[in-house]
Amino acid sequence: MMDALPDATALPPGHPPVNFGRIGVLMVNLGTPDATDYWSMRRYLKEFLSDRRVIEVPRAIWWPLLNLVILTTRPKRSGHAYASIWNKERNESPLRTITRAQAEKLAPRFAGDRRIVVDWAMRYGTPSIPERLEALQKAGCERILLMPLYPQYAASTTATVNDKAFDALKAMRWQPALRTLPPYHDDPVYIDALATSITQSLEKLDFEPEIVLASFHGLPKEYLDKGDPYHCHCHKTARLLRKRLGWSEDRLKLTFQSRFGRAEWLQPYTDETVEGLAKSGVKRLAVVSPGFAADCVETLEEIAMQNGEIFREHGGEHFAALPCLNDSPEGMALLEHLARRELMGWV
Ligand SMILES: C=CC1=C(C)c2cc3[nH]c(cc4nc(cc5[nH]c(cc1n2)c(C)c5CCC(=O)O)C(CCC(=O)O)=C4C)c(C)c3C=C
Ligand SMILES: [Fe+2]
Ligand SMILES: [Fe+2]
Repeated sequence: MMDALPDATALPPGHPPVNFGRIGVLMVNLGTPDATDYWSMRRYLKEFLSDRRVIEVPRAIWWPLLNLVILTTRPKRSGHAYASIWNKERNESPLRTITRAQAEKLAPRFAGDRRIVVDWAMRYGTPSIPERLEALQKAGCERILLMPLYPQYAASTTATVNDKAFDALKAMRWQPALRTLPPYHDDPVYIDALATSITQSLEKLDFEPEIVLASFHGLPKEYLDKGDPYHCHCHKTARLLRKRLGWSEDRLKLTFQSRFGRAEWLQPYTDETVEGLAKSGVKRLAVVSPGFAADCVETLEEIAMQNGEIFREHGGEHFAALPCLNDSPEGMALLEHLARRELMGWV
């Protein structure tokens, strides 16, 4: 299924042969386990948490901690979280389903240019970046646009996708040319897409939230101190979004979710904010996740389920997790815009 790339160079009968190199567009998201059982989860988490771009703790300390402690307990806990949101029909995680759908919907937007082949991969798990780069090359792609689907740059996300791709190229005698998509946290098309999506989602609710949280994935605070721009990118996105929606800082609050381990992460924390708001008498709350190109365990389980529960437990009444851009018309228009912009000069 994954191996067969569409033959973009197939010409109508009778058409003279055309000799042109193809151009691959490879969309990449974070990754996902193949199943929710202990060993599948362990394999996925081991690959993820062994990445030095993700965990910067010295190996001598991290290695025993990961192998003796984290990988004995975390697979079971995370497996439960994934099981609660699993796409049973396709037997895969929602992130994989949505990423595939995004690629399938992006391809026809380039149908006018027979050179372009759209594909997708995951940084951790399958389909892997080296596998899809090789498939694109075999399909005749001499140029490849790599699209890490992270609006805000972090070394733990954007850079590790790029590293993985360049590592794969290192082993090739005849490399394709590679371009990478830069962060798009302040792109007006992205901000517009978010604003439209949020407005439409709020219209569908049967309540009007007093406050909307813009919850971004967290990062150890130390990474900010070392110079990672992620924190600034999140703040800029939130500021532009407020401006576009005409909302105040009190109406759209920025928070960071998905803490891992005991060290300090970027603040304010989403779960503590949700609890605090409920305790202070807020009854209607919505959460949007602008940093996620697709819904995943972090939005569907951690936000929609866990944080919804926290809110209600502490006195809140109405809670909604708004969908990510996913393969919505605005989401797809954004992906097309980003790809076209980066392909300039190649097409
Ligand atoms: C432990 C360190 C982690 C860092 C640093 C980190 C950064 C980071 N992650 C995302 C986006 C996603 N993370 C997802 C899942 C996930 N993240 C971590 C840990 C770190 N992330 C773990 C252990 C997991 C697995 C789930 C769990 O056990 O809690 C996902 C969802 C994947 C899915 O299949 O649904 C996304 C997306 C960003 C953007 C980021 C840095 C900014
Ligand atoms: Fe993460
Ligand atoms: Fe999480």
